Amino acid sequence: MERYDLRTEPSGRKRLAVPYRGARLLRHPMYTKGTAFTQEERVSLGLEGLLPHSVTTLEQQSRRVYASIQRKTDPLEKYIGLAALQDRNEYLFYRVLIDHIQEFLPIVYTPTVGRACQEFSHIFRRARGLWITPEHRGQIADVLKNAPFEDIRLIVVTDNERILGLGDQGVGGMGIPIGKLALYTAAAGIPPWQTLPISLDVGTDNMDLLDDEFYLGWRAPRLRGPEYDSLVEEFVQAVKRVFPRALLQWEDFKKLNAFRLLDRYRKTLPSFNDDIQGTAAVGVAALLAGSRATGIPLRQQRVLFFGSGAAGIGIGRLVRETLRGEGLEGEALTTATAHLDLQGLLMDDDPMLDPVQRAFAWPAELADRMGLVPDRRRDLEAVIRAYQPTVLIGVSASPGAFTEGAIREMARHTVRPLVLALSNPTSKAEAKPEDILAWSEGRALVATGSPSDAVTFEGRVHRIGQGNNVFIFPGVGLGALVSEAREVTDGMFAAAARQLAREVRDDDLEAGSLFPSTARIRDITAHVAEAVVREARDSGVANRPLEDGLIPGVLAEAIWNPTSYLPSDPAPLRPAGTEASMPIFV
Ligand SMILES: NC(=O)c1ccc[n+]([C@@H]2O[C@H](COP(=O)([O-])OP(=O)(O)OC[C@H]3O[C@@H](n4cnc5c(N)ncnc54)[C@H](O)[C@@H]3O)[C@@H](O)[C@H]2O)c1
Ligand SMILES: O=C(O)C[C@H](O)C(=O)O
Ligand SMILES: [Mn+2]
Repeated sequence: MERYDLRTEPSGRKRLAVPYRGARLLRHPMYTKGTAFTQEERVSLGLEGLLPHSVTTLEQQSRRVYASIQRKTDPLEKYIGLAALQDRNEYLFYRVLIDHIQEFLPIVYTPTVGRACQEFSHIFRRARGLWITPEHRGQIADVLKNAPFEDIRLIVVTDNERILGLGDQGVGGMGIPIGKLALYTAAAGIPPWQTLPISLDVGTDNMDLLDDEFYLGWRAPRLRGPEYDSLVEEFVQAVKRVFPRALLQWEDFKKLNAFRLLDRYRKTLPSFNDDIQGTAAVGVAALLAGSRATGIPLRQQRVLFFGSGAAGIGIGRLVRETLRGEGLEGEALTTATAHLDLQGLLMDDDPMLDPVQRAFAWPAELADRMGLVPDRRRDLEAVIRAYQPTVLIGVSASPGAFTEGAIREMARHTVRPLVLALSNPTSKAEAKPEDILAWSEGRALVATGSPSDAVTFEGRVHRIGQGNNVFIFPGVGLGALVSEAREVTDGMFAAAARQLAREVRDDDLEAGSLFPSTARIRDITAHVAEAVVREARDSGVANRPLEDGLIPGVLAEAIWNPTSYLPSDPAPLRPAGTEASMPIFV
């Protein structure tokens, strides 16, 4: 009780952690307890008469809300119900989300969040986070200062151009940073008042949105070129100035901007691109766990990528680094991965190659020698027949791309093919798990980016793992924050990948799943964070290097857990927990 009300400032002054009273307090999503305010609190905080008489516990509130969400049948209605709860009472929202993480993951995250982004301007109720438009040029720092909390440690920012596999969603893309940050809190225990979702609303080229009378965004074609770059530059500098301790996550930028901004800013401030680097760790974890299931050593795996964008090239880079670490080099390293995009197999005589794709293009002579002559290199089935991959990774947002012929060809030359249809949301997946299992006679180890139900094939139940960066970014972010990392390195993602692979148990693999259950996300995230803290220390980027023995305790202290309305003990990640604009000193 006392801790909820009073906090001691570093100066020694007492500061009221609840900066409001009465109706204002009751309505404030971060400070309200709703019907859980005790009779004493109701008296002392000016709440008398504002609530029905009975006092409930957080646990009772959680059960009541869960039942009301359960009553809704449409997933989008559940999303709206949970978003409204988040806007009403954040403690309760996180309690419900954590208590039912596996059930609500497909609601606050892929696939339903995709629909919420598409419908954003139609289902809009209350604004969350910050929107920055080109009209804010010159004053972005002031806009950042309007954030509802002062000590922001974690920002997820998007420019909305590649929202999942759904393309340019304009202002609606904000659903993604909001969803990612909800998972940061639910999985990694980052206190919600330290997080900030941001939309760089630079317009949209989605004509349907521009023509929609309800569209809420900056109604203009996308800003591009030097004007875009200078706006992003001002944004990054403003973040550094206003939130000097913040970690920045770039999310759902389109391919070339994704790589450019990552490279340009990764040493300017602690930052990473989730679609490139987070996804990479997911892919490598699948390979490591898959090797255990198939018995094929890592260095003998051949990985075929369908789609060579942010995710495909991101995974390719970390796979290549991992294989280099296994001693592969030269042509063996080149041919360990093969990359397809719209033009077919990436080859070095192709003038159309993106700069980032070039590193993975095979010499044309090699492709010829491998039987991938130009007219066959665009046909997935023919490529599989010639290349004989052990792993097929779909990151193309091209539904149906994994055809029956392609999967049968996979299963013809390898006993247990790994087939990862990672594109989100479900409607964009390269194939359906039940088809992959049927076409591979039940032998494939299947993963999908969005959650999939288990598949029964010839009497055997196959669990489908969710190959999603949700297993990575919360732990990387928490680890980077706790170790006060100056930079988020590729080594930290490699460490996260190895840890995630360790979290895949033998019984997961026996059930056909390349990933652990999302029900374990909180534990897994803590372990991933531990590995990241160690790696940050060992690679010399940690401002707060921690000895092994100390790490679990420091992490446990940092993790916010809404088990009751009492804020957890002061921890390295904790701010004052109060709003800058409204301090009340007593
Ligand atoms: N599961 C995860 O954790 C995860 C993480 C990141 C991205 N993704 C998903 O992966 C998909 C791609 O994301 P991205 O960031 O790489 O996008 P991107 O736009 O950067 O890359 C997609 C690439 O696929 C290529 N492509 C499209 N259709 C193709 C086809 N028919 N044949 C061959 N290539 C084709 C495009 O040309 C492009 O290069 C999205 O659906 C996204 O939701 C999943
Ligand atoms: O958002 C997700 O579910 C994963 C990934 O970041 C994506 O863009 O698809
Ligand atoms: Mn993403």
